[in-house]
Amino acid sequence: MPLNPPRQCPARGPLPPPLLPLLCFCLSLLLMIWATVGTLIHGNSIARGQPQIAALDIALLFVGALCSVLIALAGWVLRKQQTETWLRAEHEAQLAHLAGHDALTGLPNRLLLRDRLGHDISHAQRESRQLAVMFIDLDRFKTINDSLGHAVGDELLRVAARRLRATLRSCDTLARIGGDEFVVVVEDVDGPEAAALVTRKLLDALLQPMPVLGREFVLTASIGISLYPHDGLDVDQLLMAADTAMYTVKASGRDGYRFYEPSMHARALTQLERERDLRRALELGEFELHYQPQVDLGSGRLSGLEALLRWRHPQRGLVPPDSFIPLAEETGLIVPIGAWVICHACTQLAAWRAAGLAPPRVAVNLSARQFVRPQLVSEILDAVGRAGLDVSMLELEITESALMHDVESAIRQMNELHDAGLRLAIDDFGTGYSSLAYLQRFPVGLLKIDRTFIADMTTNHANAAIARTVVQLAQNLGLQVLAEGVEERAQVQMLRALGCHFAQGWLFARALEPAAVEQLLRAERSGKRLLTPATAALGSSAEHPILISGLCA
Ligand SMILES: Nc1nc2c(ncn2[C@@H]2O[C@H](COP(=O)(O)O[C@H]3[C@@H](O)[C@H](n4cnc5c(=O)[nH]c(N)nc54)O[C@@H]3COP(=O)(O)O)[C@@H](O)[C@H]2O)c(=O)[nH]1
Repeated sequence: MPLNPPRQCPARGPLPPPLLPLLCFCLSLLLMIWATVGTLIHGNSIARGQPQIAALDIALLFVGALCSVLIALAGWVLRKQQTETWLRAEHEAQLAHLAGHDALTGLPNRLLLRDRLGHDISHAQRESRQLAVMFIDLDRFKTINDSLGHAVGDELLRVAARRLRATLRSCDTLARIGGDEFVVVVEDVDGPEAAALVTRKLLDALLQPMPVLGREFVLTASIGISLYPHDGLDVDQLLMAADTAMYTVKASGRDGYRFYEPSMHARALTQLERERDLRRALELGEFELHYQPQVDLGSGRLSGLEALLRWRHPQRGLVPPDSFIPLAEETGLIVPIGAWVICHACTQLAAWRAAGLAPPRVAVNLSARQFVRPQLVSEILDAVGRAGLDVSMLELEITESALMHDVESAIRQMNELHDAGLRLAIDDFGTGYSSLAYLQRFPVGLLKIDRTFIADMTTNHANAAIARTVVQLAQNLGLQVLAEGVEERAQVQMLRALGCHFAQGWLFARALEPAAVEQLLRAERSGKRLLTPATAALGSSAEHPILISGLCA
């Protein structure tokens, strides 16, 4: 089936057969034959001594030859004109096609979609029928495009377009209206059930593995659906309703579909406002970094600091990252925000050193979208260089799930970072289903056991077993291991018995403001061992670290 089946007969056809020029050619041929025959007759007339007839023959011969040349010339001119007219029409048709179609996939573009949807609405109105508009956004396509390059991204879009097109009837419209955004218009649907059925087929079509340039991909998508006349009466209303519904699917975890509901509109507006707020926060410098201490379980000394982002909102106060990082990821703002985090952590480290303190290594979290950028290594080296630091002062935490998205590319990127001298840690280890074979190939120095396994490890045998296995695994692979979310002394004792190297958690300290870290560093310098009360408020520096001896003997 063609990718974009025409809904009407094509306006142009092949170059018409050259009937008139052919006629001219035949005529001139006949005249030539006549002239040749005339030459023979002329020869005979002279031979028979009939000079008058011979003069007439010569005149006729001359007229015949002249006519044949003129007619052949006319035929040639006619054909030339015909070809030029045809080429012009062909060129105009091509331009008209280009204006209404997407060059990459050959599908109708936004312009043609609007035109067709307008016609479909008029038709549905006349026939008192319903129609469905589906707004499709491929999930995490930008990550694939950024990490694997545009050639892979383009080919993947072409394959996805073919898959979607093959799922639809020829009278349905499939348009590509943006990078990874497609719109489907299904005429004459009987209601939501029928629209849902088509949508599920579209999602299934994308789920089948797609071989692209030597790799295999499985795509998921977020699809919003609006119905005529229920959700809108014109092109704009229907497209906006489907877009809003799609946005809701994205916000609630992607990979699925939703029908438009009027309440979504208000939510979408709120979301837009939050996005604007987030952009403004970056411009106005409303972000700050707090630092959570990491403790060496052997010596009880401070071994590292994890930089954790906070948003000091003018109205909402201190906003924790869980309430804005997902939006930052979705909108791509995580890239400039993440770059700010790296620069700011470096500047802070340099400031502590300039104050005569000896800060330990600082770990920063990298989002999946930051991690796949080819410029990452040079940007980090720039930031470290500008702050006059040694690159080994920085550790990068990457979640296990971000690494598993495309393992081979992840290994390449990790090798580059590692070769540049950066230490790498796998965050939330145990939640991302890494294969052990891969783990061996990751040039990481540290595994961070996810806090869900630590939370009840003293009472839950399964979680205790997981923690024990991860510690042993790390030891066998020559890696260091850190337990996240340590809140109880009993956990510390158990972790130390297992041989876990480091721990981090509210038992020791919450994420501290830089001033509180400074105090901590001064205390460290005097050789004290540190734990803090578990009651400190988020980011509060009001409660200072206190010293508890005996736990980390
Ligand atoms: N891409 C980036 N992600 C970031 C950045 N800064 C933070 N984050 C991620 O946001 C998530 C939530 O972080 P936060 O609210 O700061 O929570 C951290 C700790 O406060 C919390 N924690 C630490 N100890 C305990 C504990 O004992 N109990 C408990 N319930 N929570 C505890 O864990 C979070 C740190 O987790 P992790 O990063 O996995 O080590 C979080 O996913 C951050 O990664 C950023 O700059 N960029």
